[in-house]
Amino acid sequence: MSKTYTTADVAQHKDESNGYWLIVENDVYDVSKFLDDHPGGAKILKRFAGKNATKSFWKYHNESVLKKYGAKLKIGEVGESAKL
Ligand code: HEM
Repeated sequence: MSKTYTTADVAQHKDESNGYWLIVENDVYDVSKFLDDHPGGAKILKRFAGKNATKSFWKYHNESVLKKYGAKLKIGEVGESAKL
């Protein structure tokens, strides 16, 4: 079942100890285990961890990326509008 998080919850996940989460549209993704598999590199995911990465995400990817990886990485949704 999908969980609801606040942007403040997401903001706490931006390092090794808490894991790396980010927001795309209204969904929350845990990319901790995806860092080394990301074709764009781990560094850029870490930079966006804890934040709303929607704008940058659409700059470099299209819907097919979410279709392929989304279900595997998605952990929930943001309950309020994401404005980080
Ligand atoms: C859920 C999060 C993400 C997933 C599942 C993901 C997945 C992918 C995949 C599959 C590619 C390969 C290209 C493609 O198939 O279109 C890619 C490339 C790339 N990603 Fe991500 N990505 C994510 C988040 C981000 C974020 C937040 C950024 C920040 C700007 C980013 C930056 C890039 C860049 C720059 C490339 C291009 C690499 C190149 O062409 O050399 N990605 N990503």
